[in-house]
Amino acid sequence: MLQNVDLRLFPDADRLAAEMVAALIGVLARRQQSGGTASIVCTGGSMGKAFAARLMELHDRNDETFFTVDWAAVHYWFGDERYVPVGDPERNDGLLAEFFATAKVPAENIHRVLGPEDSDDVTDSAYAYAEQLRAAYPELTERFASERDERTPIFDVVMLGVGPDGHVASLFPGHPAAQSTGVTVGLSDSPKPPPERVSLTTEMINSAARVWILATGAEKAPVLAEAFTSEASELPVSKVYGAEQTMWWLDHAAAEKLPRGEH
Ligand SMILES: O=C(O)[C@H](O)[C@@H](O)[C@H](O)[C@H](O)COP(=O)(O)O
Repeated sequence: MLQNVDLRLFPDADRLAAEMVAALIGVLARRQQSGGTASIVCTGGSMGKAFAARLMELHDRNDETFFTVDWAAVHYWFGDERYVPVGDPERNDGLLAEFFATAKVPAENIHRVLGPEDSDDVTDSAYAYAEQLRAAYPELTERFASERDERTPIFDVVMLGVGPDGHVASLFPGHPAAQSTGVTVGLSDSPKPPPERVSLTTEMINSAARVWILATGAEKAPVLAEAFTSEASELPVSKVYGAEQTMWWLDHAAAEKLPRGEH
């Protein structure tokens, strides 16, 4: 059984995205009000899309709470990226393109993974992303040698979608990348297309203050139940947690196989 996971359940993806963004706004606003630099890790997939859509909706309707965050001052990282050129519709960072332009986020706050046009290969791109992270967080160089409890969290929130096989970011069950240590990993044989990808490692994800797992749909229910109930689970989704909070945001369909009492 996964320990210390907070579970939030919603009737559908729209409701889930709305509540998740409301919670994110609270975290980021508090961080900025206390004089800190807010940083988040964004996901691809359907939840990345729902996240971007909700941000645009709040912006367009002039939502009061939305403007409690200085979105242009937030730093945006990506849990994984497909190794295709920037601007390709397959890219995860493209999901937020409209939002970045609307919120006037400066390019230096959008921490993109280099595409093939700017790197030799996927390994080179993964290395460059790790360098970008180390430049932003010099403590990363020492970090993985120290005790977890002594560490200051790196990201405020990491958002992660989940695949029906239990993958998060581009860490797939049984794939060596899922066991990778250090900051980032490059893959050239991802089971989910496109095959070339760059991902944060489990260890890097787990350096966040909060890890938020986002999943909707019945096809995710079996792996979520396995991750939630089995101590022996090797699924990547069961290996990620935040230093301060691990929150699973699910719709009822994704939660339908969790033990009774949880939903
Ligand atoms: O590059 C990607 O595709 C993702 O970052 C990936 O990890 C995604 O979040 C999951 O596969 C869930 O995707 P869905 O929500 O679309 O099922």
